[in-house]
Amino acid sequence: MKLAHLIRAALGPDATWSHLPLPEVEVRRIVQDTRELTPSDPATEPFIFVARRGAAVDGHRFAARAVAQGAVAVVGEATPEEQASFAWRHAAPYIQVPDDRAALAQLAATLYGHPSRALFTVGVTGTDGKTTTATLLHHLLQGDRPTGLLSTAGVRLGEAEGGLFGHFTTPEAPEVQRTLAAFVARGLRAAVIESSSHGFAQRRLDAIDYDLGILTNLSPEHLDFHGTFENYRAAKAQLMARARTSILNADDPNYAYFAARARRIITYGVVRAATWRATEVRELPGALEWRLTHAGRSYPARLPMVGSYNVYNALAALAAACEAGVPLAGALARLATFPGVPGRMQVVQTAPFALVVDFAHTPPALEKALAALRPQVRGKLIVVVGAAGERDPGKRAPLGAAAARGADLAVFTEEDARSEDPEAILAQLRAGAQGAGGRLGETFWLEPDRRAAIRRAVTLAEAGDLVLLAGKGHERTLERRDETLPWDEVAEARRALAERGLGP
Ligand SMILES: CC(=O)N[C@H]1[C@@H](OP(=O)(O)OP(=O)(O)OC[C@H]2O[C@@H](n3ccc(=O)[nH]c3=O)[C@H](O)[C@@H]2O)O[C@H](CO)[C@@H](O)[C@@H]1O[C@H](C)C(=O)N[C@@H](C)C(=O)N[C@H](CCC(=O)O)C(=O)O
Ligand SMILES: Nc1ncnc2c1ncn2[C@@H]1O[C@H](COP(=O)(O)OP(=O)(O)OP(=O)(O)O)[C@@H](O)[C@H]1O
Repeated sequence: MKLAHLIRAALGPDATWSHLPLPEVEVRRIVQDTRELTPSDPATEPFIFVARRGAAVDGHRFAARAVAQGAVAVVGEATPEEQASFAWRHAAPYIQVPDDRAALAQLAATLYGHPSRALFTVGVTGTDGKTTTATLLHHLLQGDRPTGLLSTAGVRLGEAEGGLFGHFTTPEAPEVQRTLAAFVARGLRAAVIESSSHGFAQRRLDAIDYDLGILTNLSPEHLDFHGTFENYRAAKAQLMARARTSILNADDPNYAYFAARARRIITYGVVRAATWRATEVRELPGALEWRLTHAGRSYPARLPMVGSYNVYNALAALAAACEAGVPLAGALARLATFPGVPGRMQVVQTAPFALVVDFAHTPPALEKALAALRPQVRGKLIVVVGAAGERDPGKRAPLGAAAARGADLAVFTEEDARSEDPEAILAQLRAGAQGAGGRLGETFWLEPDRRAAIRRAVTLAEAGDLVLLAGKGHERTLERRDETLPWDEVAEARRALAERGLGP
């Protein structure tokens, strides 16, 4: 799209630009991070650089580099006085906007032709269960029409794998829009987008036209970023305000808040009356079964997953699939063939002791994961868990407490400490565990090296025990202060098992 046309169509009269005329050039890309530029960019992909004022740094610091690498225009909030100090101001036009994040999303959506409008688009938000619900829904829709998935556990283009966006749930707007455009280009007809509270608060999800919005549940999380629970809840409620129909968990304590903001409501639940309701839930080895009540009729339902909370995820996915036009009988049949979510309750070994990899990294999720596994354990339940650096320090002690309460033995370890001191994070986990009755050296241990922690847990395990490796799930890197290691939790588990002479 031509630069002048893109700027006018995306930013409208709110944007003003410097004295330089806009060059007659075809824009191919919107960039907000110079770290993604490669030397070949200027030749192949003329781009707009959006210089965002972030929490850590002002993106204008990188504008000169962007211009040197071929940015055909720079967009940002700088005033004309500030612009006068830009050394590169004669090399590229500067477009001033009132909100850099809003501009970023609008430019990306316009450049890629508003792909969400061409897709049946479903957003999934909530504290826990987003990835599971989104992946379940993708599986149900995919049985009916080719469907894309954008989730923490990866992108899927129909049945094909489309890679991971690092540790992000919702990447920045250009990546979101580019992914949706790839769905359209590939002939997909629906999109399931895991939509995080950061994504809403930082406007990464602006310019997405949601047909349906699903809320899984809500408990305090990411308060370091949002400041208060109210802000966190309000960020998620943007989905309800925007989606044509909202699919809400009637059993969630915050149901009324979200219902008040929704445009049209469909409910699901187990305890309270709901449009999609599960009763007679039975937890079997490796599966859940229940009676589904919907529109005055009752149906048997089966999901090959453990953890009774997954009934909620399945109800939300069923409700959304049927709202999208999938016949209920077909959706129920498909539910029974769900292959699972990578790194979510993934069973690596069953005997002589079991080993499971799961992504649970919040206190409620860890509590529920341990409670879900407990009925399957004849001996001891052993957990390996850590807490990330630069994220949510308030959840560390509760995580330690949840491990001490829910498991018999715990090994606390690193989990992406980033710039923080791993020992200091371990001290917070330890304090939480001790507060919940845990005893250092008897019921829990501190092992800063994750690989060693996994080995220790595997060494502790005896026949009939179950080892849960929590927190890393599907992730492919382990972030330390000075290095980012490639990581594969399942492979690490297999290696530790092999050292004990177990496994294939
Ligand atoms: C709090 C948060 O989400 N921060 C994200 C945000 O940071 P920021 O706005 O403060 O930006 P900044 O780092 O100050 O940089 C300012 C600008 O300069 C640019 N820059 C910066 C350095 C450089 O060399 N060149 C450059 O161009 C940046 O791209 C940015 O445009 O924009 C950055 C650039 O895209 C992100 O890397 C950063 O993600 C942080 C590191 C992050 O990990 N966020 C996580 C917590 C997150 O978003 N998580 C949610 C929820 C996950 C869940 O559901 O649990 C998610 O959706 O993934
Ligand atoms: N409905 C639910 N209620 C409570 N806990 C859940 C629910 N669904 C999943 N969990 C737990 O939370 C963990 C994470 O699940 P999932 O990845 O689906 O959530 P998420 O919201 O996508 O998390 P994230 O955004 O951090 O990826 C699971 O491994 C499980 O232990």
